[in-house]
Amino acid sequence: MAKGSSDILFDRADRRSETAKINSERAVAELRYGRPVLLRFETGTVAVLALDCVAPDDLRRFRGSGPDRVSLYLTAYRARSLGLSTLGPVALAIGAADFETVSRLAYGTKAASDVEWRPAPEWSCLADLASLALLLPAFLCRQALPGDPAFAGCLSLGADELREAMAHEARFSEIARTRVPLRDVTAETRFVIFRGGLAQRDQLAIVVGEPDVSRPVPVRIHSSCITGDLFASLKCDCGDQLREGLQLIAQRGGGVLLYLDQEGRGTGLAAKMRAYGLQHAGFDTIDADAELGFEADGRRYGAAVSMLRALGIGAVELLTNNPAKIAALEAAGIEVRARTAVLGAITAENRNYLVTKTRRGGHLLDWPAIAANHG
Ligand SMILES: Nc1nc2c(ncn2[C@@H]2O[C@H](COP(=O)(O)OP(=O)(O)OP(=O)(O)O)[C@@H](O)[C@H]2O)c(=O)[nH]1
Ligand SMILES: [Zn+2]
Repeated sequence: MAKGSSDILFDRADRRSETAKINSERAVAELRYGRPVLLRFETGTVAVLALDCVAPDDLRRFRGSGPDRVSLYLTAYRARSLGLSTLGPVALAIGAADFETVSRLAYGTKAASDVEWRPAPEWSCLADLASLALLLPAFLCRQALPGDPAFAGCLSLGADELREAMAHEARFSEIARTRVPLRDVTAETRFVIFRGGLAQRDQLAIVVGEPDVSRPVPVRIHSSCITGDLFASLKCDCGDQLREGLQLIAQRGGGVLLYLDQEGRGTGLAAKMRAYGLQHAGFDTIDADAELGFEADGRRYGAAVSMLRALGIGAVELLTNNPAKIAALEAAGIEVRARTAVLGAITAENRNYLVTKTRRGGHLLDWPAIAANHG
């Protein structure tokens, strides 16, 4: 049969942003399997490995015959928690250090800050990749030459491609809608599932009653918290806020609760549990995250905006204590006409968490109202 353009069933050449997304997702998968990814910058190519996903043997292979070529790259947040004066990310030539030493330098609470850290380039794509992959943002890096045989089978991703993928990440469309009766909500509730974004995670909107979209719609944007929402953990106020949020929406005659797949303020369940470990050792919720390399709150709300738009909602009464959520919606053109506090409950175990959110996170917690609400 003659070869012609009609033979091509999947021509992606003209779908740049889709290709960028697919490549970015492939890079996430490679990193999670402990394999190197070749990151292309304007200044050259760097092979990177996510430390969170590698074993001692992977480090040995990555070093190859040139132990001096491998550096450990850490974020500015980790650098600051190490007490380094630099405000940017840092790197360290790891030489022949063993895997345990490298891990301790990356995450340890008593990691030596007297080793020779140097300022590193602002490769924000590394923090972005870690965030998409739900991995701790610590990377092993090694310069790679074009066609380097050591990395012949590795995926190559342009930093610009990842940037483009992130810019287009928040396009969600409805894929399923069905009634799910809830024990504590008398109004009819429908679960609407949206698909899109990077890493293709499905997101949930719970539509309560028949919201009137010609007026500001009561909306709660709730980040998932398996420990609090599902198991009633005493360490946070999430479960109470989830249930109160739904009830408030029902009392107002209808609205929407967006249940975002953003465990641990977007860092993922594994990182959140490691942060809890650090909290048991005395760190507060923000410092524990910084110790692992995370900023105070890196959540993105593009998915929420996209879902609200798809539901025909342009103005909301937002049920939250978190000003960042208000700012994110307004920046995206969704009007926040009013804010209503969601009180939750104070427990001996979550008091420090709530104090830190108020003092350091800028949350608008109404302490007397919470105390009055829950006795
Ligand atoms: N990293 C980290 N995440 C936590 C911790 N405690 C709770 N979380 C997460 O924090 C998020 C809380 O989300 P939300 O319920 O939306 O709360 P919020 O940002 O305080 O905003 P509002 O409740 O709307 O005022 C969830 O993703 C939890 O899993 C913690 O100590 N560390
Ligand atoms: Zn919680």
